Amino acid sequence: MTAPVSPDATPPQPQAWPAPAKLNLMLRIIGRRPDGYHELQTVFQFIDRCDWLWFSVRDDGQLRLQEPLPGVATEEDLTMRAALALQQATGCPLGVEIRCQKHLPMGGGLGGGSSDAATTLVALNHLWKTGLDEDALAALALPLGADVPVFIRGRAAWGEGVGERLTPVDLPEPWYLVLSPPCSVSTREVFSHPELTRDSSPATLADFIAGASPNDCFDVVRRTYPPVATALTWLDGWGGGRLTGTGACVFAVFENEKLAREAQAHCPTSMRSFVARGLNQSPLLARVHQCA
Ligand SMILES: C[C@](O)(CO)[C@H](O)COP(=O)(O)OP(=O)(O)OC[C@H]1O[C@@H](n2ccc(N)nc2=O)[C@H](O)[C@@H]1O
Ligand SMILES: Nc1ncnc2c1ncn2[C@@H]1O[C@H](COP(=O)(O)OP(=O)(O)OP(=O)(O)O)[C@@H](O)[C@H]1O
Repeated sequence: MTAPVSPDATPPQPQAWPAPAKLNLMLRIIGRRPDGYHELQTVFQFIDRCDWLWFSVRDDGQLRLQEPLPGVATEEDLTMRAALALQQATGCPLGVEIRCQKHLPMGGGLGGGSSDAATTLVALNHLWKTGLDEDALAALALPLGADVPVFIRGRAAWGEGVGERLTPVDLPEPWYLVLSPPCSVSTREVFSHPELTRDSSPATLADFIAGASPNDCFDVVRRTYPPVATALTWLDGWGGGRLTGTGACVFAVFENEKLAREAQAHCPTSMRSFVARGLNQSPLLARVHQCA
């Protein structure tokens, strides 16, 4: 299934590289590893809402970031960490100046930082001609964050392990109304919450397809973050809201764009929202194919 390109997936300039958001359409936590990371089962789908990145190769090997993000030290920015990881893994003598235009809320559960990192790895592997294949890029991606590999692979997926064991899936590509409550959720805090459900019984992709779409972070996040609770209560009037990842963003599913936009028109003005199309193939893959 291929969705038509919507305005949000259209590059602001031809040289721009997309870093799309993901939604976790379900999320079960089935255990905890000795290193503290949680064993998950999740379904990832991309949406056509993107950050946009520009890369300008430098001959002097330096890594630079234009316009650092508020509250994120340059060396901690996931684009910088991704560029350094690729440089160190390949011994590439080239550097880069990166510009990142953020559209995805930080701490929103949309995987924005992870997607920025993946786009940096994929784009620089092309621009620096470092020649890593997809598996090698995914291996470099995982230490940057559990969500980074799915953005490298670029296909909607059933995810297991910490989210790195990925099986591509072909899902319906509905429209989503995504609400972005005015708060940022720390993934680490949610995963360390004493009341988090950590012992769900393993499910199957068939369970999800049959309609089971729980998120084991839902109760803890709704209780801990009142703006998320407000957004979920509002979505109750529109068929019910779901949490992506550890939040803060919540979403509802619609058959078509018109219905999603109708619901959005009723959304309280205090709540930021956007309408997006589900995508089984990341716009990053299309961008890579353009270069081939
Ligand atoms: C919640 C999800 O977004 C679902 O897709 C991801 O599992 C989170 O992925 P992410 O933000 O890339 O996570 P990371 O940057 O690797 O980890 C942030 C923090 O979340 C916790 N963490 C993350 C993933 C995981 N499977 N178990 C965890 O316990 C760890 O305490 C870690 O310190
Ligand atoms: N390029 C970046 N964009 C966004 N956040 C970044 C970036 N680099 C580092 N970060 C840090 O990562 C944190 C998480 O950002 P992100 O937007 O990916 O959250 P998220 O959508 O909740 O992620 P996830 O769903 O993967 O948990 C931010 O609060 C910020 O401190």
